[in-house]
Amino acid sequence: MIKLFKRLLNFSGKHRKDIIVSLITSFIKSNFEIMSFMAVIMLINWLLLSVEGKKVIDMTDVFTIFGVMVISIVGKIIFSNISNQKRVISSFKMCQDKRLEIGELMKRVKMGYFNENLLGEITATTTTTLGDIETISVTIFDKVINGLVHGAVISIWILIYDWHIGLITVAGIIIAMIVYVHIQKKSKILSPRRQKAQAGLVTSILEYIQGMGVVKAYNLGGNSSKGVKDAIEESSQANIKLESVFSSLTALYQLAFKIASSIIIVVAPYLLIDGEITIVKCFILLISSFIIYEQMEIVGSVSSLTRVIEASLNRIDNLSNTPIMDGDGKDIKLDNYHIEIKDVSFYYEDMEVIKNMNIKIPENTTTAIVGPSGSGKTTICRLITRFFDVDKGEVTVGGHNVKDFTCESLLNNFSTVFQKVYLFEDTIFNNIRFGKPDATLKEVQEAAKKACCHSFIEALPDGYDTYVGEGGSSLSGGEKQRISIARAILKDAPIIILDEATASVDPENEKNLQIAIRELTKNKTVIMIAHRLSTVKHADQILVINNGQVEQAGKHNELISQEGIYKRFISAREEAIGWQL
Ligand SMILES: Nc1ncnc2c1ncn2[C@@H]1O[C@H](COP(=O)(O)OP(=O)(O)OP(=O)(O)O)[C@@H](O)[C@H]1O
Repeated sequence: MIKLFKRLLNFSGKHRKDIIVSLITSFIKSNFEIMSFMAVIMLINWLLLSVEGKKVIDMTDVFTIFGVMVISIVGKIIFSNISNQKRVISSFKMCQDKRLEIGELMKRVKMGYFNENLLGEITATTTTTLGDIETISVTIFDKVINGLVHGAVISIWILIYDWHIGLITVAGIIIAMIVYVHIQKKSKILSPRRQKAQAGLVTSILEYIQGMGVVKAYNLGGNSSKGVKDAIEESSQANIKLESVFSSLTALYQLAFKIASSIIIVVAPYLLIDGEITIVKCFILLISSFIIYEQMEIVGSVSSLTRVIEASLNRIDNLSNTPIMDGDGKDIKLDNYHIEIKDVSFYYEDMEVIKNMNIKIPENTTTAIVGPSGSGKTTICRLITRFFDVDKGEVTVGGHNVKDFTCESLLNNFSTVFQKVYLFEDTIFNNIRFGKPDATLKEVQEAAKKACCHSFIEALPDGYDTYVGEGGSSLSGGEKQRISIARAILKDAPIIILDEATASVDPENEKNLQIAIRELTKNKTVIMIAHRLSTVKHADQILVINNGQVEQAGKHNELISQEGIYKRFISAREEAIGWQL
């Protein structure tokens, strides 16, 4: 428990102080609560003494009791308020910091990680798992620490007050503690299962929604939802198992206290009859028997949740400890933009996709990469931008190995326009400004004009403030593509990568796109996965990739005059199926 508390404090980072203040003020609040209990006992004591004729209750006594009650209530309200505020602020702030930290981390892990680890796992950890920490962690520790401290204090007090009853109280606590340890052990097994089931549920629902288009097109309603149904079933089973085990164990835990309280109710009058205790003591002990375990009973009812916190922290640690690519990276400023791929081999898992490849891309030139589908064209671009690390050889940009850069300082040199454009669920203005976060409206509009999208944006009801749906679903393919080019123009990076940027666009959009691309690539080092003869023809060098190797390299005129794959392709391109030209 102490170890777990330390972990939570470490997790809370700079909000640790607020958590400690919240717990201390909550403890003070409970002591104010006990004060009113003490005042009632004091009153009963005086009443009994007055019945026996040993004390006369006067106004001073009444005001004393009243004063104690008022202090108790005011103190409780003040400290409860401070504690709640500190708890809420620290819980939400620490989880907010963690989410941002994980977001930053994800930018620096290798892309392969997102293949190996399901998207749902990351989503569940940053939403539900961190949500658990946010809502229950500090409250649980508050209740457990308060309950245990009160249990110890009250046991000592009763032992001093009357050792017979003290022993019964302690025996009740010991039995309950044995059950408590058992609850903790069970929880250690069941909590991770529940969280795993939750992550599985998020994964299947995400997959189901993302694949909805295919489901509808092929009318696969029944089959496709099987995965979701299984995940819902597993999640519900995991929750039912957890709850059923804990409700019976918690009942057992509380039973120990109830039995101990009942024994006190029997033993106190017996001691009175035996002359061992006075009637005042007997009354006080009878009243105490109903409230001494109150705080400790709460400890039991929330104890299973401490393991939920532990399992949540483990999950978050797993995600936070994902190895980053650029731990030793430096902030490198380049004085040239030559790119070189030297003796590079690369595998996706066991499949060798790039085989001992050598490429030189001089700065301020245009390189077109062509080749059959699956030959490795996109992978070459991914290795240059270090989305993945090579398995053999090295990739250099401006004479520096890409592994020597921080991810940020490397990617500052690149603007990539993907075939599949992703726009964020935000305004068009912010989507373009993503390329340069401090850009003004004027700069954004200039970039949009160059990318041939200014006029269609202006025609939208809210112009640049128009919201686009997640992934840009409310715009056509060509419109999204031009917005992404405006974004790249605004970034103004020295190296441009165009990954089949105009592959899926109609002729009307094609013309505008070509103008936009011409603007984007002016005076830049350009690498394009090309699919149009018109663009390939003018490239400074064409690399023909086949089966992970450079089969031919040169200008269009050179390659067309050689016997080889390029010439064969050009002459037969009408029939060529699967070629990206
Ligand atoms: N993330 C990945 N994990 C595993 N295999 C992959 C991954 N990405 C690509 N591949 C495989 O690597 C090979 C090369 O893929 P790549 O995308 O580089 O080819 P490409 O020439 O760009 O193809 P296309 O023209 O169809 O886009 C293919 O066989 C592909 O199936």
